[in-house]
Amino acid sequence: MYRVLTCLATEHDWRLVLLAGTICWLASAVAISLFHRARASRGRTRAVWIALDAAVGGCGIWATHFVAMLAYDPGAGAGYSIPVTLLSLVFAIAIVATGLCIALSSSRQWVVGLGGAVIGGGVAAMHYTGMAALELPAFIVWSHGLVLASIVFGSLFAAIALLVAVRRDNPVHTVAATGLLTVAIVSHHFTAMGAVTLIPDPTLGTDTMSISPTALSFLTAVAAFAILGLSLLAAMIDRRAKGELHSQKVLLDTALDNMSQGLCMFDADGRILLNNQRYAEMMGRTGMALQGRLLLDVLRQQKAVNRWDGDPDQFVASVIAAAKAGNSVTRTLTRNGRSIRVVDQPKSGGGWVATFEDITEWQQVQEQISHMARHDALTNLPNRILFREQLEKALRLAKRTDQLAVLCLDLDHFKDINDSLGHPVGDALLKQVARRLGDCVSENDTVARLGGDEFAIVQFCHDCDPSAVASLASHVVEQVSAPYEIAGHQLVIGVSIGISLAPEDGKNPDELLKKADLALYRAKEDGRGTYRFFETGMDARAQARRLLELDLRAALQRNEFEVYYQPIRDVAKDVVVGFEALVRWNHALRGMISPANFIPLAEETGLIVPIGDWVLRQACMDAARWSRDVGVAVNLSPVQFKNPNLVLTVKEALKASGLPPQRLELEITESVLLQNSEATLSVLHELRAFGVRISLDDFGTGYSSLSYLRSFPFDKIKIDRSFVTELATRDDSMAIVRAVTGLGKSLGIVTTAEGVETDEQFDLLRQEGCTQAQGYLFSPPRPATEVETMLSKARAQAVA
Ligand SMILES: Nc1nc2c(ncn2[C@@H]2O[C@H](COP(=O)(O)O[C@H]3[C@@H](O)[C@H](n4cnc5c(=O)[nH]c(N)nc54)O[C@@H]3COP(=O)(O)O)[C@@H](O)[C@H]2O)c(=O)[nH]1
Repeated sequence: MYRVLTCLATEHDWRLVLLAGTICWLASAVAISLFHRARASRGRTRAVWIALDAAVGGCGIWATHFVAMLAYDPGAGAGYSIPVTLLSLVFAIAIVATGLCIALSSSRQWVVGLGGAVIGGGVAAMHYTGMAALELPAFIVWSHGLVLASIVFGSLFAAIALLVAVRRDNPVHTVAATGLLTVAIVSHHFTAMGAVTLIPDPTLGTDTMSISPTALSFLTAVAAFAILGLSLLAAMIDRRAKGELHSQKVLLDTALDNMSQGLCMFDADGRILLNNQRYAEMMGRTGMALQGRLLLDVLRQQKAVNRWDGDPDQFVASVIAAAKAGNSVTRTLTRNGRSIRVVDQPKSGGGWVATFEDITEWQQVQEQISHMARHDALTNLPNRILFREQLEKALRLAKRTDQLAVLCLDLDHFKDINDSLGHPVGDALLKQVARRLGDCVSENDTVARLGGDEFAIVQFCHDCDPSAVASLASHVVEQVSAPYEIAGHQLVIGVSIGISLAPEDGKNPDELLKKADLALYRAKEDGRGTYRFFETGMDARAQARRLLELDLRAALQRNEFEVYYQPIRDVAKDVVVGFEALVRWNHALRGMISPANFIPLAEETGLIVPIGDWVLRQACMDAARWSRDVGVAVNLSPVQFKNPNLVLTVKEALKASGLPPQRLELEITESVLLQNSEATLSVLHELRAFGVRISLDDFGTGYSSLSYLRSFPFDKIKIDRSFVTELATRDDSMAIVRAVTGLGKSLGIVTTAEGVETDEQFDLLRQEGCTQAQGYLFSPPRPATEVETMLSKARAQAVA
């Protein structure tokens, strides 16, 4: 150290030392500033900044060295080898460039430090090459310790200079880094000069390729100008870059201020680097200084005025830790009644970017969608999905002593109301039913609409017996069946209920729903408007029903259907005027199956359409072979009226058989008129206009609305068997038969009494003026082959 200080004090001109130091400071300042620019840019722009930085740094080191050498007085006429002097400049620039590239290749500290150390190495390489260029009548003896110390000083300070520079691009760090780089160069130089001891040797001197100190002064001046020129160039490039940066900043500010999201950028310490107005608004931080402040201080300030209710230290520590660990964090918070989703995204180089999105409306829409997916839109009751979820939940929560009952409900003949009065009335009815069901259950129970006219209830019963379920079911039947007043219509609708119980009937929703469905089917079979609990045999019945359906589908192909005929007699003339065609199923294994057992199933499955068509064609073919004054009556199911080809089917059956339309009579029930009456009436009118006769079957059993008789000119009314059976025993049946026959007479419509089994019934019907009669008294339905026999028997009876 003493040697270095002595060298500096005694062997150097302090004015030139000062000049060298100034040049070194200037070059270092420019180099550090360019280093910052290079760090802030990428690709080609970075390469340009590195090249400029290396040129400035290299020239700076070189000029510092040679001005300092001018300040050094070796005591005899010295010179410098031109090639070696130039080589020292090339070394300086090349090694500085290498060091810069290393330092900028990564943000890791040890890499930056290594880059700085390489630059320090460049200073040494330049210095010792520069010293090698020195030509004196003396030779140099080096102090190896000081040589090593000079290299260590240069590399160490240069490494620290770059580490300080990368910490922050602000004036303080820039000045500190500049100072450190200056120290690196200067300390290296003077320590290295301290290592020199000149031993005079007159045999040594300058050669022709050497440059004098005067010329060197000129060269260093050129180098200094080069530094200034490069600095000027750098300043111009920087200015342009700043201009671009400014327009980019304006663009960025515009984008930030017009974003619907709030945005805030933090450094690794949680200091706010940048934020937009929306962020301040969303987080209630308008009117507060934000940029440059620590989030911790902002939160503490807010907490002090009760505008933040967490623990600021804990919160900020957790966010900083997450960013440090590279974890992206999403959380939702509530501010002024709004839901805000915050995403903290760590950024390279430390810190994080937080985005704030107001998701209040989105959440509401999500809730609405989720509500819609789980509720019925018409009644707002839970739908099948939610019902199942709640049933599953109830089953999970149920304890050993608890009982769950699943009630499946089906409105009786709802379809008729929907078809006859229209969907708006049907919808209003469903809403009222839903309301009544809601009133029937307790808050622990669930009512759901499973679809159409199907509802379900889950009754949760703690420590109770099936009688509680039965009383709920009968209460529901009673409440739902009470009259409704809808759009000026007085409506009455029944409800059938099937019940299954958990755990005895099943432990999962599928099993319980299936069994409640089977019980519902039984309730319908038993006349509707009632409830039934699931019983073990119901499963077998359902299975049998499925088999019957399969058989029914195959029966048409296997030609298992037959048409039987029952004679219809004219009461006054006592002759057979026609036959009613009644289908029979002659099953290969089960024998003759009554239509009462398969027609309802055929109607449910739609198979009645092909079966009914076949009966029609067969009856027309058979009747075409009978005497001309004998007609045939064919039953039409309401389901057949849904087939748009019905009129065509009837016409084709008549055409194919050659039967005149006047000899065909089609029997319909009132339920046909209930469904889409406009379309039905137009079909009936078309058929009647073609010559076919239309009769109203089972009169008196259904709605028996006299308006039906006005809406369509029926050719015949058939008085239901139930009235005829009790004709002799019940006054009211007699009164009904009398009223219907009277009605027929006054309207000019034929009346036919069905199910006549006794002479007494026949006599009473004759007395009342009933036009026709039909029943076992004359003959049960018989195969077509027996029609002739029935006709001749009837003629013989008439003659007798
Ligand atoms: N859509 C269609 N429906 C049809 C067809 N064939 C029959 N049916 C309907 O099936 C129900 C049962 O019919 P069925 O078992 O044939 O019973 C009929 C007669 O056998 C029975 N009847 C006739 N006279 C008497 C009697 O004196 N006593 C007594 N107990 N029963 C008697 O009545 C049934 C005829 O009823 P209706 O049709 O109302 O005139 C039945 O509803 C048939 O309509 C078909 O091809 N298509």
